[in-house]
Amino acid sequence: MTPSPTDHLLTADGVTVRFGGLVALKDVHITVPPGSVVGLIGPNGAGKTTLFNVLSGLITPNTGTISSKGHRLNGLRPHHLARHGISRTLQGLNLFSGMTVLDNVMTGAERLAKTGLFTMLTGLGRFERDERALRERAMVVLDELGITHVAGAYPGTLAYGVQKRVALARALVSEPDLLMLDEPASGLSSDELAELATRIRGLREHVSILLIEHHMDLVMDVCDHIEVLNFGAVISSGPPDTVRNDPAVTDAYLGSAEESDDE
Ligand SMILES: Nc1ncnc2c1ncn2[C@@H]1O[C@H](COP(=O)(O)OP(=O)(O)OP(=O)(O)O)[C@@H](O)[C@H]1O
Repeated sequence: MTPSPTDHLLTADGVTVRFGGLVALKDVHITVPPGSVVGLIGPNGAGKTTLFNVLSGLITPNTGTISSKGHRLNGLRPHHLARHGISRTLQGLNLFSGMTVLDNVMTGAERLAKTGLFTMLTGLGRFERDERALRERAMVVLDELGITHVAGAYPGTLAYGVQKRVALARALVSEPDLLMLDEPASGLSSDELAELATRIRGLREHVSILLIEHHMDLVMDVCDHIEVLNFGAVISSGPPDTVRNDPAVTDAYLGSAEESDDE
C-alpha cells in the first residue's frame, strides 16, 4: 500500500532559499516515504548542502515548509530533530575530541534518555539506570558497526573510516525513523565504500535514509528513489534507472564538467 503523505518521514514543499541575489533553492519539493532510501545528487553548487541545512533546521527557507509525518518542522533547531525521530551525520564528523568513542555515541541518545535535569539533581536513582541503559544501547550499536574495540579510544587516535563509523553510531543510537547522511562516502577506501553500501542496505530494514552523496555508483546502487538538483531546482527524479538515463541529468553533469574544464 502506498504510504499517505502524513506518513512521510520528511517532506520539503516549495522550498526557496536566497542568499542575497543568488537563488540557491527554487521551489524544491522532495519527500522521504517510510522504508525508503532517497538520494539527493547534483553537480557542485547545485544546492544539496543548502537543502540538507534547511531540512536540518540550520537554514530558514525564504518560502516553503518542512514537515515530518504531517507535523510542521519550520523553525525547529537541529537538536530538536531527534524528538521527531530524525538524526543525521554531517560532512565534518563533529565528534567530541575530548570524549571517548562510547561517550560520543551516548550523546546521540537524547531521545532515549528520559531523565531530566531535575532527576539528576535529586539523585533519585533513575539517572544511573538511564545512564546504564544508554551505555548498553551504545555498545550494541558499536557492536553492530564492528567497532566495540575502540569504545574507550579518543576519536583523534582513529583512522578516518573508523571515525565515520563512530559518527554513524552516534546518529543510530537514538533509533531514528529517518537518518540523513551528508556525503558518507567521502574519504573512504574502496573496501570501506563496499561495506558502506552493504550497511545502508541493511539499515534500510529499520530506518529510512536521505543520502546526499557525490559518489554516483553508491547512490545508484543503494537508493530506491533519486532527486537531482541543478542550479537550485529539481531537474529529474525517480528510480535510479530513470535518473541515469535522463538526458537532463547527463547534460547537467556534462555542463558542470565543461565549466570546471574551462576554469
Ligand atoms: N552561506 C552562503 N552564502 C552565499 N551563497 C551561498 C551560501 N551557501 C551556499 N551558497 C551558494 O548557493 C549555491 C548552492 O550551494 P550548495 O553548497 O548548497 O551546493 P552543493 O550542491 O552542496 O555543492 P557542493 O557539491 O559543491 O557541496 C552555490 O552557488 C553556493 O555558492
